[in-house]
Amino acid sequence: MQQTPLEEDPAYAPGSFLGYDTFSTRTVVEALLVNGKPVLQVSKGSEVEVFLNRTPFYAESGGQIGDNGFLFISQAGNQQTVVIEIKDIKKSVGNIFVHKGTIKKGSIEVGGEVEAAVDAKLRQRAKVHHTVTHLLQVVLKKVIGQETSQTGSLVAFDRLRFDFNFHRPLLDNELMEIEELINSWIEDSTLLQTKVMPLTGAKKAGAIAMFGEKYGEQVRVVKVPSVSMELFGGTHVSSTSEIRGLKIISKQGIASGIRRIEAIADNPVVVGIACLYLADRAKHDELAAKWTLRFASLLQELNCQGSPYSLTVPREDQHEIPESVHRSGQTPEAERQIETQPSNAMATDFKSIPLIDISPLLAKWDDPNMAQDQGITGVVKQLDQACREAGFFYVKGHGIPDSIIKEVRNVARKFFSLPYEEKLKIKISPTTGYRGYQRMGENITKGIPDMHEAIDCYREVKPGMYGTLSKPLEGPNQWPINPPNLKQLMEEYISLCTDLSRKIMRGIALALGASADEFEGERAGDPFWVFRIIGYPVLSHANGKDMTENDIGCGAHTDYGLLTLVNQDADITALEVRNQSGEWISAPPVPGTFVCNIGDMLKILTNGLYESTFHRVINKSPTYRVCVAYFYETNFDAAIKPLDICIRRTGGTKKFERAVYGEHLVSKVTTNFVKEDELDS
Ligand SMILES: N=C(N)NCCCC[C@H](N)C(=O)O
Ligand SMILES: O=C(O)CCC(=O)C(=O)O
Ligand SMILES: [Fe+2]
Repeated sequence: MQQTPLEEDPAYAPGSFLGYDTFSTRTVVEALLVNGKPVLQVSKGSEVEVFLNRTPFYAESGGQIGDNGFLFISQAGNQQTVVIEIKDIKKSVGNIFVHKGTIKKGSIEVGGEVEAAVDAKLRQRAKVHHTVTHLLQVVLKKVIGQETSQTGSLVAFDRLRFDFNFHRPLLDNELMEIEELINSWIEDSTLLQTKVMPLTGAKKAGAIAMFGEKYGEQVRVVKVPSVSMELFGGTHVSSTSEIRGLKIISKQGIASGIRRIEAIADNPVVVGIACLYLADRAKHDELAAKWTLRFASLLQELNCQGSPYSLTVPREDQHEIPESVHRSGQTPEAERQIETQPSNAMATDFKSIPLIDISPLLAKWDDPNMAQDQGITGVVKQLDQACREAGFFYVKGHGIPDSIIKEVRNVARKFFSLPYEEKLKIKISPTTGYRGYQRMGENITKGIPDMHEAIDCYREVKPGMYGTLSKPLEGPNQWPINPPNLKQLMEEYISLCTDLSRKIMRGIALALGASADEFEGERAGDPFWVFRIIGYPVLSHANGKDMTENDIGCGAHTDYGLLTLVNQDADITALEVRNQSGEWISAPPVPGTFVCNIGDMLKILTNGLYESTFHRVINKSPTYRVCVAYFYETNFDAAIKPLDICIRRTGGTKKFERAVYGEHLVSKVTTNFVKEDELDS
């Protein structure tokens, strides 16, 4: 086994570092220094060193730069009355974290409570560069020989530096091989396994101490399965896909026998250059195609983000708190606001959507001892992580035959290709219980017409079934006569989806720490469902450049119920999911999978532990796209409120008021369409 440096884990240093799982926290100012002298209060304009009783900030160590971020105090309405910009975190004597910053607004005092919030975007880049230094250590040994090893490193937001001993400069083909190997691991989206273990155990397993620092009793080790058995500490990405790509930007000798390389990761522009370079020098066509494709998808990513990717940290004069700074511990007033308007505060800045093989769950979904089953526990862990971090995941091993999934899309495509008059025979309206065909632009999201056509279906609602509440949705589904097998196929498909969703929800119940049937009975024992067959036209602005809001297939929205199963067209990337810093992350089709996402009811039930993530659809491809979305919901008349177990898991405070699912659905459905008179024109 190869040996790798083991860094000290700040989680076990005094000063309570919370930053592995938490990016923001309320905390208390324990001491303040100005020009090295203790003071009780500091106001606007001063440079200050702040000591806190606990902190989410990572302090410079093991070569990784300290976090940037803010300390602040908010008032009602989320107005900041005090803002301190933190640019440097050091560890002082006794491992105490010193937060160095400038007071941009207001004043702070010793004993006062502040919110400490890390700039998650910058932390992400540091994390990525940190993981890359460890991958470099492994790769260098592979490419130039076991005798080389790391002599130092610097992990910054914009780049990394890696020093190692070797007797001669690296050759071009060696540099390329290094980039090739690391970029391939990134492509593989390998999940890193993090484990806390005793220092002695870690050393036995092959980790060695390096930077001459002291270690706690317990250390945190990370392993990249199948890539290496390396063990390492510090903050790291959870999947190699977060690195997105690597480009070495310089090499030099810095002392006799010591060489240095510098590299950049996680920046689409730089990664694009790396891909072109690799494609150009690829040994065979297949490899060249792989890197060319990767380059194409990066270009697409840059186009849709619309924001220039900056390599620099925030400007000197910037003192607004950027969106990428986490602010979880809101004032009670701000918290109340979250209840009324959907928050977009995802737990993380995920860069890709995890894929989960749920076959172990399906094999034993009603086994009374399922919670103890190893296979199921593995799935449940992945579900929990995916729901907390992204609110989106792919499932494979779901048991629905691929032939049915494909046929459903083919039949949908056939329907949309019929003449407009034919489709209008099952026209949607308030008098059809909002069931049936809607033309392009008839569905609206946040006031803007969506560029899709669709057939909407709902579980049957008999007259008076839920009193006046369900009245707007009463009526039979409107199935087209053409294609003739559509109705039967879709009804069969809906029943498979209902069955599958119920089983996934049992896994999610376990993930929450509840019993597997938490979502049965009054909550979702008699689940309502919504079903949409959707078609997205080809954009008029085919170059995707002069896009207007009229080119959005479906505007940013959250789904309404518990769990959505999306069966999307092959080969077209159009669905995008919004992460915590507001970036749109593509959810490309993965053959044989469903894309699953969390709806508003599950967000309420979990007290926000799982987010109903915003997503949108933009079909920039030159072909018509179909999508068949199945929505698994609670009972129609279920009153939904946060589960006690979830309130405990989210800090003890209830964040959402009770909501009745049927009311939520009806309020959405009745406002989702352009008005009747505009419609007929
Ligand atoms: N049943 C569900 N989730 N349908 C999703 C439709 C999303 C768009 C809709 N106009 C909206 O604004 O919600
Ligand atoms: O077309 C897609 O991929 C997703 C559609 C969607 O989000 C919805 O209908 O709620
Ligand atoms: Fe959706």
